[in-house]
Amino acid sequence: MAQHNLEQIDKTEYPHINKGLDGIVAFSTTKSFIDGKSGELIYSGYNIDTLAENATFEEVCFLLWNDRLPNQQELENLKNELISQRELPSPVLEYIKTTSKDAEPMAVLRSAVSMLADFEKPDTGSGDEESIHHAVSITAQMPTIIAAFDRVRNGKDIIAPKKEGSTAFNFLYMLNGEEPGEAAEKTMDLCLILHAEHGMNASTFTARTICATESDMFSAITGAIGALKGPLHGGANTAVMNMLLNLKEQGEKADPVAFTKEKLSRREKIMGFGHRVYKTFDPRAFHLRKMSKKLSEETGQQKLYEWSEAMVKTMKEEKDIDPNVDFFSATVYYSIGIKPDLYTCIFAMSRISGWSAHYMEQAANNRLVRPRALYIAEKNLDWTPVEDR
Ligand SMILES: CC(=O)SCCNC(=O)CCNC(=O)[C@H](O)C(C)(C)COP(=O)(O)OP(=O)(O)OC[C@H]1O[C@@H](n2cnc3c(N)ncnc32)[C@H](O)[C@@H]1OP(=O)(O)O
Ligand SMILES: O=C([O-])CC(=O)C(=O)O
Repeated sequence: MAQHNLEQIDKTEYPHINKGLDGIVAFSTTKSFIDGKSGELIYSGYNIDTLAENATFEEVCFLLWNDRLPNQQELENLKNELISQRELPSPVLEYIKTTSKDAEPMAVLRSAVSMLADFEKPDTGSGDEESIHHAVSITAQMPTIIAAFDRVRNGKDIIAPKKEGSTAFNFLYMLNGEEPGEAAEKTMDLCLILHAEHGMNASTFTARTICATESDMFSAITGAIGALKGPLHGGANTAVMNMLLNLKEQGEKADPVAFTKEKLSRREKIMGFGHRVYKTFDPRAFHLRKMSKKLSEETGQQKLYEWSEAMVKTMKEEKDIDPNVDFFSATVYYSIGIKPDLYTCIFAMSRISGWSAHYMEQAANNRLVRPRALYIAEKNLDWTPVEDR
């Protein structure tokens, strides 16, 4: 068996070995800063708490794409541009209508975003005018894809996007077929703000790596969606909700503390906890926790919130591990009636802003991303003819 334990390799001979690139800096960025010890998150100069309190998702998009806040006119222009790009090309709609109703929503989103490239002039990774146009159009079209697929798989008619309203408002309208109230729109908008950007996470790294080969933005975003889908990254929010719903099925017998301890004793991971960079409470989780508490009270789902808190306490006591962004977002989405397997799509619908911002930043200051792998097998073996093996 080959030796895969990189921790035991002689560091004097290979000084840069680091499994999972932990702590390695490969890019510089103006998009976000994370202090994993104190739990601080900044998007292009603004603390996440300031943005959560004051911004809209559209302002955050402008901020990430331009490294400054928009003035009134610029914000209106961006909102109008997003509204005007919401419709999907008819072959993409056709694909959504005809694909398997059992497909994973993230897989459909990934394929549909990839298809969008066929109807656009290719950008070349040079970060030109075409790139910002693509950033806007993909941001505008992702909510339409997600809502359309959810309606189709439930046997409902697709609702065309509105020619007004925010991204959050229009998404909930297309999903449910009725205009959301102010509170639901605000909740969705805040979730979009909180998920927009997070440094060199696995999906953004994927997007930058694809950009660095001078490939186009659609390829980079398609790859990023694939990376986000996994349960160790954005897919954790769906896994969290499934875990809480499993507990709910146990009725009176449900015991979140025993459940957590049992999983830990089997050395299994608890989804929605732990982070490569944060070694404390994820600052986004504070906002989501507050929303989760309020919404679960309003919707009579207090048990889900109480179980979540019991798990947070148990994880802290047993492992000293805190919740990440995916933990409380699950109950927030559940409380506003969204199906668990759409949660990661909503994450993507927000993170497109950060992915595209990083794409343009990489394109403007590019170098091919090409790390090394340590070869740990034998060399120059003698050839054995096939009949002798
Ligand atoms: C938006 C996002 O992507 S946020 C992250 C979403 N992902 C999840 O919630 C999935 C659950 N969490 C995890 O798997 C991890 O914490 C990750 C992938 C997020 C970070 O992983 P890494 O930085 O590689 O940490 P790693 O997996 O090595 O964990 C370090 C130690 O903490 C433990 N640990 C980390 N997270 C968890 C968890 N959620 N549950 C139980 N134990 C955990 C590991 O078992 C390991 O313990 P050990 O040293 O005794 O073996
Ligand atoms: O930064 C990470 O590794 C994961 C994360 O929290 C995110 O992408 O929002």
